[in-house]
Amino acid sequence: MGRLATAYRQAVALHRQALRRWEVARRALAAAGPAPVGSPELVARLARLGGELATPVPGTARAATHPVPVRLGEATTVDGGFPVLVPLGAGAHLAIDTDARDPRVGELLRAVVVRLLAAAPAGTVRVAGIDPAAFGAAFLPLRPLLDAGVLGPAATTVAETTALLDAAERHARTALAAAPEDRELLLVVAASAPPPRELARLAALTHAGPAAAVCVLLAGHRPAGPGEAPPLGATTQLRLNERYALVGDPPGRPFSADGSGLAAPVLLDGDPSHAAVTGLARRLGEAVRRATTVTFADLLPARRWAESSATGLRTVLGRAREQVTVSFDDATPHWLVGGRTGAGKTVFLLDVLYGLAARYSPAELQLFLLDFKEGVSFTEFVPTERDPSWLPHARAVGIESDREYGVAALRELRAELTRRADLLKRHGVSKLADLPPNARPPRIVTVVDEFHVLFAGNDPLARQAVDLIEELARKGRSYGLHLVLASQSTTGIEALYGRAEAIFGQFPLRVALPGGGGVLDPLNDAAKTLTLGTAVVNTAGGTAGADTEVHFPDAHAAAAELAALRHELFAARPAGARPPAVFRGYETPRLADDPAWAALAPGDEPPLALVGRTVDVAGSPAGFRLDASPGRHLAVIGTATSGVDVLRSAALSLARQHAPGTARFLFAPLAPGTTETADDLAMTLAAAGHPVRRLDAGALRTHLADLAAGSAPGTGRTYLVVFGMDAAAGALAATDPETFRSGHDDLRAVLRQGPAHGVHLLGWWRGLRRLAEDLGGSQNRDDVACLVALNVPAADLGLHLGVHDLGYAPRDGRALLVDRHEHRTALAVPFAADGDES
Ligand SMILES: Nc1ncnc2c1ncn2[C@@H]1O[C@H](COP(=O)(O)OP(=O)(O)OP(=O)(O)O)[C@@H](O)[C@H]1O
Repeated sequence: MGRLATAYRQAVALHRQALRRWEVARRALAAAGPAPVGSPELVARLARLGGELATPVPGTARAATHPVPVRLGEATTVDGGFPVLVPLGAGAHLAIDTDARDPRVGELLRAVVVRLLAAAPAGTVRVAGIDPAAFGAAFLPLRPLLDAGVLGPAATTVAETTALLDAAERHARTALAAAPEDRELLLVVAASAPPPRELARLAALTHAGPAAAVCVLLAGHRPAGPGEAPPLGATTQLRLNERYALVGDPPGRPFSADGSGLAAPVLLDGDPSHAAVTGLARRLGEAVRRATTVTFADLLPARRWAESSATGLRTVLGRAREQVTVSFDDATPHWLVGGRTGAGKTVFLLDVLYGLAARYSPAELQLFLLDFKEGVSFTEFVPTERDPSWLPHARAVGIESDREYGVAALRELRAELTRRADLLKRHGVSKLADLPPNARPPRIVTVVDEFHVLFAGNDPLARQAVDLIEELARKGRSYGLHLVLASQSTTGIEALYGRAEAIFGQFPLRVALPGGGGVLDPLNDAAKTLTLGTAVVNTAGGTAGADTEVHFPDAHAAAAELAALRHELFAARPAGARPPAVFRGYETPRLADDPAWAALAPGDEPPLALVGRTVDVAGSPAGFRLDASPGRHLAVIGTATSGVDVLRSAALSLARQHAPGTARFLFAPLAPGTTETADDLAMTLAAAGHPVRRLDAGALRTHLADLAAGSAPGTGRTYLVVFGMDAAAGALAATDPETFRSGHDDLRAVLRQGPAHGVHLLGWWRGLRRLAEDLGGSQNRDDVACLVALNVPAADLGLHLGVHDLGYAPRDGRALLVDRHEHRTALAVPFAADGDES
């Protein structure tokens, strides 16, 4: 910074010097009066002065803040010639009455462009060309500057010209809001006049003043009569005749006393040499590359985990002219990120996450990472077979998450909010930053990638998500909970039940990647021209004028560096650090691999029928406790054949909680294709020492009658496992000619009284209606209190349960668990069969 400030001060001093010389020259010319300059001494003096002025020290003139003298050509008098200079740069413009189809004009424009670029420090002038008349031909000799990135492609159509003017106006707004030393000059060169509307916009730029940091060179402008062309501000006018140019009075520094301009005809300068153009392009190109190339290493701090998160979190994102830092603090507690698919959203998030993780220890920062798209955005932060390390800051990671998982994670965060509110109250403070350091919990950054998925669908889940996000966004600032919502689509932002304003008003930091202008204000089109690897960072809720265009590095290209950093942070993790809770939406869990299965042991009371993992942050066991209350039975419902696996997991897990001989299992494989599973199960359990029996429909009927009569043999439990209860309907409907009881009567008796005697039914019904019939109507629905709904429409299930707004979308690999006694509903991932449990 010190060197920069010194360089800047030197540049300013040189500039002032140049201005003083300029003033001397101007006075000398003015003193010469309107008549051709007569005195040979004066000509000599002017020539000397002009010579000095025409060669300002290259790379020092701050044309972005003040006009600088630029040579146009040589004035001719009877006594000789002298160089003619006019002020050009911020707020000082040039107009020529002829367009660049006259070769002299093209040559002059190119000469001026090259001189201004050469005079100013590298990287402080950008050039934009307009040439509708000759399709950009005027700019062809400047091609090396295009390649160097200082000259944009020429606008030749109305649409291109409009886009260019949009960008120029945006540039002017940004410059007006920026500090003078941060301004860049935009040199707009029209080699021929655009159509009237665009011409008027161009003319307006000449009235914007030096702080807008725009300089217009406009050829083909004929201010002949009123209404012909819009009047220009602060412009030196040139008129061409057969041989010479007549130079009007430069703004603020007239040649003449009466407005007639320079009283000597001027021979305009010709094209700059090709060598001069290529040399300049090389120098500027290198400077542009130096200024904008940013590597992953640039984002990292010199020392790991050296920063405190007391007042906020900061990280380097990339660079504009200087390094760009972004924060989670009181001013920008939450971020909204937009970008079309492939725009670098994942890369941007990785840059931020690694930057933060390198600066703050896990005691200062924790991460919740939720991804709702098909992809692997956050996989590198969790242990895998190939790389068992993890990012020690990561607490919960959801990959290809279900919406239910998202809502569960947001609930977890809300619980954290409540805990922190209590903590703050106990310490009598209102902000995390005011807590004593030893009591201060880490800040939590929650990244939700493709967050619009959470809000998709006008359903209870979407409403819960909106409520939670709103609450977290509103209160998170004081409690150190920060949100980053990223999306490729702004439609999610609109579908917020009219609360978008209330919610996104809490997200002052907006990051627009290419195609992500939707996160900015509708009047802010700063993201329109972004290219891959750049983003607009706006700290004022997307309002125009608060934009910084940032270059950020491609984290994907630095995979080895990322892995090295991750391993370094992993190695430094605190003792006892636990890996993050991971939810992988695409994964099918297996009973034999599950920690909950491993933890089951004989004697567990009441025994747990384990069927899968709940879709929540901890991946907690999904199942039902089968105690002695009436109705503690399990119904699996739906035609999906995974119903067989659910029963199997339930039976296996129950068996694991009984010592041999304390539970018997009766298997009735009634649905087609279930015999093999039932036989396998029977063999497995028999091998473990449990009494087992195979039943057909008739035997089931008889056993139900026995069980209803309370004649269960001995002590211990009886589990009646029926694969296809609906297939027993015929057998159950028949009435016993002696007792006049039907199988249904016995079934219902067992459902009510069985649990008290240790008898539980685990049944798979392929349809909800059959279950209702077996129960004797939905008024008896509590007789089977534990349900696992597979592919059952939510509306039918809601009707059966008498629950409004169930919010369940049946899909493969998911089941809704309902415990009517505990008033519990949860989405679960059922275990898949793997045959390893024995
Ligand atoms: N700063 C950058 N510089 C150069 N290339 C980049 C940069 N950022 C991203 N890219 C490249 O762009 C491509 C897309 O990036 P990324 O995967 O981050 O996009 P995305 O927006 O997450 O896409 P999607 O939403 O489809 O997953 C990658 O090939 C990546 O290497």
